[in-house]
Amino acid sequence: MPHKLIRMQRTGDQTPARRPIMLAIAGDSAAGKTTLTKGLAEALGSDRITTICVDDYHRYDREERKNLPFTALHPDCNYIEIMEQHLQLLATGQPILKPVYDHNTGQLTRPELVEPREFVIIEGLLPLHTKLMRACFDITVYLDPPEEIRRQWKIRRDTQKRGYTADQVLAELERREPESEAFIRPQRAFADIVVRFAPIAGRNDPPGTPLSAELLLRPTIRHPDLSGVLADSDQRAIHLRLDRDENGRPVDALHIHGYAPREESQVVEKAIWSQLGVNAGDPPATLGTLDTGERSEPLAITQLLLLYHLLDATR
Ligand SMILES: Nc1ncnc2c1ncn2[C@@H]1O[C@H](COP(=O)(O)OP(=O)(O)OP(=O)(O)O)[C@@H](O)[C@H]1O
Ligand SMILES: O=C(CO)[C@H](O)[C@H](O)COP(=O)(O)O
Repeated sequence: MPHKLIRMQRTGDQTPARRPIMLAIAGDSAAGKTTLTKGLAEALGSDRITTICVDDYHRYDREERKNLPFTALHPDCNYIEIMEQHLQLLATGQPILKPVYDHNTGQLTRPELVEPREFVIIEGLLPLHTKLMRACFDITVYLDPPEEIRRQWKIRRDTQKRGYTADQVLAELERREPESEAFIRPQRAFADIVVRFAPIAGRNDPPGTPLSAELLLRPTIRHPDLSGVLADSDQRAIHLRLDRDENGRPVDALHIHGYAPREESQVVEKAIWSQLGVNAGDPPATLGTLDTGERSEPLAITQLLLLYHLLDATR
């Protein structure tokens, strides 16, 4: 039962170094994992946080993958056992020699030494794939945008930054679909928080309205008491609703509205930031930043809630 062993090791006295707080951010390609991670890393500062993208554990480079009967989403296309070993080492405060995959060239390059800092974020396609991996995390997140939105994000990102044509991206998405269903989406069930950036159904907001966010706050971890924040806001920016999870169980769903006036969302951001007790003043301006240069208040509020969890886990 290796997953039990890692739990024992993390809670026992033998842990050689102070263990970091481990956050997993899982989801399909272009689901927004890097975007979410970047804001957290900037808010905490590079001296406090280590971030790793598990695309680095691809077993084959881009050229080799062209001739394989499976895609980068398949566990057989990734060094899953090495990922498990490395997660255990990081979770117990030890350094790793991490492989490196270069998205610019599609090649595997020289490995790099990574030391876990106070917080470690592991983001990627399969960080919650096995029981042993899941046992390494304090907080687990799954990004679950509607497929149509993820498709738009992937086409834009892969054509602008990874050298693909739109037709190549569409063909690859189709090829990946069965593996997405088999290996990526099942991880949703293991997340403490499921995040969905999407327009609010039935509202017909004008084009350009920032996406809203819905966060399922599962009772698998202790969530912040938002009663003060909710009471202070007039509920246009944010509200909590009792919903049903995929297994039919009741679950809290936090709705963060992209259509709310920016000033109202920022009242909520300030209230959550002041609850964190890290710093006087305003929340870091980098929260909510998209790579298009636009700002998303629902993204900023989501990042603040994850910051709450990271800091709370240290207490
Ligand atoms: N919350 C959001 N609101 C609007 N656009 C977003 C959001 N999150 C991500 N995007 C857009 O989607 C694109 C893909 O996001 P990102 O690179 O963060 O995905 P990813 O999950 O890290 O992808 P991959 O696993 O393929 O590296 C980005 O170019 C970004 O502009
Ligand atoms: O799903 C992905 C996660 O980023 C990538 O497509 C995968 O990592 C392979 O990279 P590339 O498409 O650059 O060859």
